[in-house]
Amino acid sequence: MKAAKDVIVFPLDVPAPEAARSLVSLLADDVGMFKIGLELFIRSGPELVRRIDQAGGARVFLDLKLHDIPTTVRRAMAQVAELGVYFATVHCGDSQAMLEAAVEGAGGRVNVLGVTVLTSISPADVARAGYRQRYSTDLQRLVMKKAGMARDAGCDGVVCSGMEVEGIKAAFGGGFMAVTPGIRPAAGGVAADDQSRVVTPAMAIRRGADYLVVGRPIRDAADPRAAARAIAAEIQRAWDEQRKSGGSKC
Ligand SMILES: O=c1ccn([C@@H]2O[C@H](COP(=O)(O)O)[C@@H](O)[C@H]2O)c(=O)[nH]1
Repeated sequence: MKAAKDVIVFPLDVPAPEAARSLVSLLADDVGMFKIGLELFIRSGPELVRRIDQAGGARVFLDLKLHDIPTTVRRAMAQVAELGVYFATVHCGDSQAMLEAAVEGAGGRVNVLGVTVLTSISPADVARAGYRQRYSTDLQRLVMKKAGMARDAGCDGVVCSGMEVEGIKAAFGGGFMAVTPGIRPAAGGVAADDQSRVVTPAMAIRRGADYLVVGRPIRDAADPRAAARAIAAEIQRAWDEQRKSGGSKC
């Protein structure tokens, strides 16, 4: 059976490989997956991805959010797949062909997630970017549209905020994974930082999220292990409530 810590994805959002490796040692027993993003990948490259993958039991998520013409994305995703990571990301963007190319490049060797609308983006941002008014007043619709593109292209799931998970699961089924950043625990006055569409760990679980990406609330806590354990306890309580009410998936 899945443990609550297994659904916590911790982003190694630090520039130096030494700092990344010490976070991996510190948190290996308390999270299920380590996410490597642009900052660390640009500094340390594929070699660090391989080392972290071999460091402990936790899986690796390579979050490069590819976005380019289809051929470039297909070839880049084929290289990502060589690294043996569990998840990789591509922006849903505006091109179905680009998403299909990402899936083709992955060739079933890595789970491809389409990034719908970044969790830092607010309805005002969408309006400013020139999207139709119906999307800026109802961001969920835009996320659903992008999630539909990802599903049609053959992606394994999407990255979205916890606010949109329920709709995605209802429309595309429980097997289509929803990975949710923008997680902020209610307790302890944790800042939203640059995140806009924020939910608590319990809310994300209740709405059906498969994985919760939690960075700064763990990394910047006085005791990161204790912070990760508190989040795992909150996830477990949400699962227990679901089980009691007969709605459990785990
Ligand atoms: O829509 C998205 C997609 C990816 N991210 C990434 O998740 C983490 C969130 O970190 P926090 O410190 O918990 O805010 C970060 O690595 C982002 O690049 C996202 O936030 N939103």
